Amino acid sequence: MSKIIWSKIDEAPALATYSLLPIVNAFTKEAGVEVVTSDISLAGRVLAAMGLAEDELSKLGEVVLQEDANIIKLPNISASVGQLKDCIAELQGQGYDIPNYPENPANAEEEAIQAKYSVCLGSAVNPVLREGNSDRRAAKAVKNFAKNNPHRLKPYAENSKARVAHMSGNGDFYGNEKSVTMDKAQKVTIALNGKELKTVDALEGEILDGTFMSVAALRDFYRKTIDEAKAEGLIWSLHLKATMMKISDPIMFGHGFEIFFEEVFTKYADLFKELGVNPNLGMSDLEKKIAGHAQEAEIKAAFQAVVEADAPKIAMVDSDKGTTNFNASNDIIIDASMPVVVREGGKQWDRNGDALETVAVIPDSTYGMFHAEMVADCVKNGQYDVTTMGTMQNIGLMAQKAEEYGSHPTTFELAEAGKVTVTAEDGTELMSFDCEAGDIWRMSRAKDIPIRDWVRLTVERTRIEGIPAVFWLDENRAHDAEMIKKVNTYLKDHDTSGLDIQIMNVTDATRFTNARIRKGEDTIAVTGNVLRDHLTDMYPILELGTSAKMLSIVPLLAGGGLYETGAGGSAPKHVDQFLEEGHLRWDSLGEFLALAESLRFIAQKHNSDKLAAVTAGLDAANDGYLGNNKAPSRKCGEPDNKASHFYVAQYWAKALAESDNAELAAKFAPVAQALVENEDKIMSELLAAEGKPQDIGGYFHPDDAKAEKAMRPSATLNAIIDAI
Ligand SMILES: NC(=O)C1=CN([C@@H]2O[C@H](COP(=O)(O)OP(=O)(O)OC[C@H]3O[C@@H](n4cnc5c(N)ncnc54)[C@H](OP(=O)(O)O)[C@@H]3O)[C@@H](O)[C@H]2O)C=CC1
Ligand SMILES: O=C(O)CCC(=O)C(=O)O
Ligand SMILES: [Mg+2]
Repeated sequence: MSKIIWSKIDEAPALATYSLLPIVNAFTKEAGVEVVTSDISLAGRVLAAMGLAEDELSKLGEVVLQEDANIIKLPNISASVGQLKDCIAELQGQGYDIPNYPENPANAEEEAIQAKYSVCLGSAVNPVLREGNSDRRAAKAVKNFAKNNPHRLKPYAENSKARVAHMSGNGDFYGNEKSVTMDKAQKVTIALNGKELKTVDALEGEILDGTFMSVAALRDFYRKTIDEAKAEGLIWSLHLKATMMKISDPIMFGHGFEIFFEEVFTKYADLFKELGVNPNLGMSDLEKKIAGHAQEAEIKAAFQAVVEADAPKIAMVDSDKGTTNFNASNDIIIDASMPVVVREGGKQWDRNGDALETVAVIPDSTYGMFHAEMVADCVKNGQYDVTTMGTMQNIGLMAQKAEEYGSHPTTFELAEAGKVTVTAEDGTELMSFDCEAGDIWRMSRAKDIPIRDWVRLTVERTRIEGIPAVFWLDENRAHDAEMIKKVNTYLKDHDTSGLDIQIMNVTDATRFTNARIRKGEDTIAVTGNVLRDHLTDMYPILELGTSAKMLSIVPLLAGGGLYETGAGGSAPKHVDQFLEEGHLRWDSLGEFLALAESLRFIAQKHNSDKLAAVTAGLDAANDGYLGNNKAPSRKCGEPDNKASHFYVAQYWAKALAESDNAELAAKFAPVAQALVENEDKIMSELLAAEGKPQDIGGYFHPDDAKAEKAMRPSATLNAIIDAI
């Protein structure tokens, strides 16, 4: 039996799994493939951190280094402190004897507890599993479906004032960056004023970048954008990635929050200190800290006064619930939020739920430049046309914690002013930086083997697709200048004859890609890790309506495969709706597509005709699913996620019944017949389960039996599937 590991995760895709996995296993076992789960949910990781469950994530971290790894990774929660605390409380309520999360540890014991829990915070899963580079694109059938069934993109107003504000390159990560390529493997020490901050083992050929965000420059930039937004009547919105950049970006968020409400933070500085207010955790945490205090009402009124008088309007992350852009750092996720700005005609929502033109504030110009050009392009040329637009495919450098996304252990909020040095063991000073107290200094790393593989994958994909590929590299950025040297060297290892492979800076690459997209032409964007993340939500959200419909393949360096289900997240809103009314609007298309790729990989590796036939059957089912538009409806009382799984099962069985493989045809003919004949009965059983609240025994840690019951309400369907 070959094995596919299917990650057990959180929220909507986890609920969908209860219905989908029994179907998947029933079909794949016929071709010798068993699909097993591995629990990397937030609750699972919390219990593992406290020694109450197996550490499945670490085990998977070993599996991805093996040649036969085959993992389907669904999106999981990248937890904020608030989500972590809620999860802990739920587990305690279920009887697990685990301690509270000590936010401000008061002694060594609490510090140890905090350290144990901290491995569950932020983006803790993806960096462990991503031992390969990223190949994200829309399957042709999915792209064509979107063109024929366009979602709505809002037009831009004439003379729209929407724009992106980023720092000018002075004082930000872009402007301060220095970069070296290691000529030999050796230890490298980062020190502040001669005191060691961290020592790491650098590899030969590895690119090391040092840089910092000047906090004085950042605060000035925030002040300037706030004034400008007010003067121009634009809504002020902040876009960062505090989940993934879990050390630097919450701090940058905190400065934004403090500057926006500068008078309030100044006036109550002493009290906030006493109460342990941490601006990096946002308004939701501040409200908890002041709750019950004698000055609570007065402080709330002071915040309100700023909103009503001196400040521009603030973007809301959820205007229905009244949560602003400052609610919690993890609520603002740039890869998800900027596509919404572009999609909505350059607008964000204010507290009344009105969409208004925004100045999207993205401090660091490294990535701000991409978003600035996206918005400027739409302001100049108008909204995209979903029915005709071309596609962006991405080849992203990601393996071995490449670049900024692996920089957490080497990011520091400097405790004092002075010189940060990066010195090799042989005594060579590689880089040095003059910084102020509070500046955010970081070192990022990109190892040589992943870079070679990224270039290889680019050539392979460009050859297959026959479309231009552009490396998004900026010779004026220190890191990219080192990278360009490597790319030019490693391209020579391949036959690139007849291929159109170019190198362009971020602004030019965005213009080039977008001009082609507007003409209906396709382009491969070859980017580093952060642009990978931003581009693979931006373009799919415009092209397909959601990035969850993308193929997201990670060919692992060791030879195995990791199939991520889209770039979308875990859709918490969908769970709320399911709990209230039994209707799950999550679309599992990403899972269907990932499964097909995962099966194809095994079929090719083991030369299995039978599995190839099962895979071809799933391809046909996926086409049928798209062609007949069986995606879940958003509304209760209409077919939802469960019904969509039923249709995929029916189409899959029908395809296998007609397969050239006689064994499969014989096995699945009666299944197909039963699924067709009982369609009305099954649909009515599924719909009868909607319209009522569901009890699944927990949000973060549901009761498997209850959740399975809620997600498999059709006795007729279950009997057919379970009998296969
Ligand atoms: N790879 C990973 O593991 C990732 C994890 N995350 C995590 O996910 C959580 C939620 O993030 P959030 O930013 O809200 O993003 P989500 O992608 O979960 O949701 C954004 C919206 O996109 C739509 N959507 C996304 N996926 C689907 C789907 N399969 N079917 C139908 N609609 C879909 C939904 O729109 P509508 O509500 O209109 O139906 C949804 O509300 C966070 O904890 C975040 O850290 C985020 C990104 C990636
Ligand atoms: O790991 C995370 O927190 C998010 C990952 C993500 O956004 C992506 O890979 O597109
Ligand atoms: Mg993303």
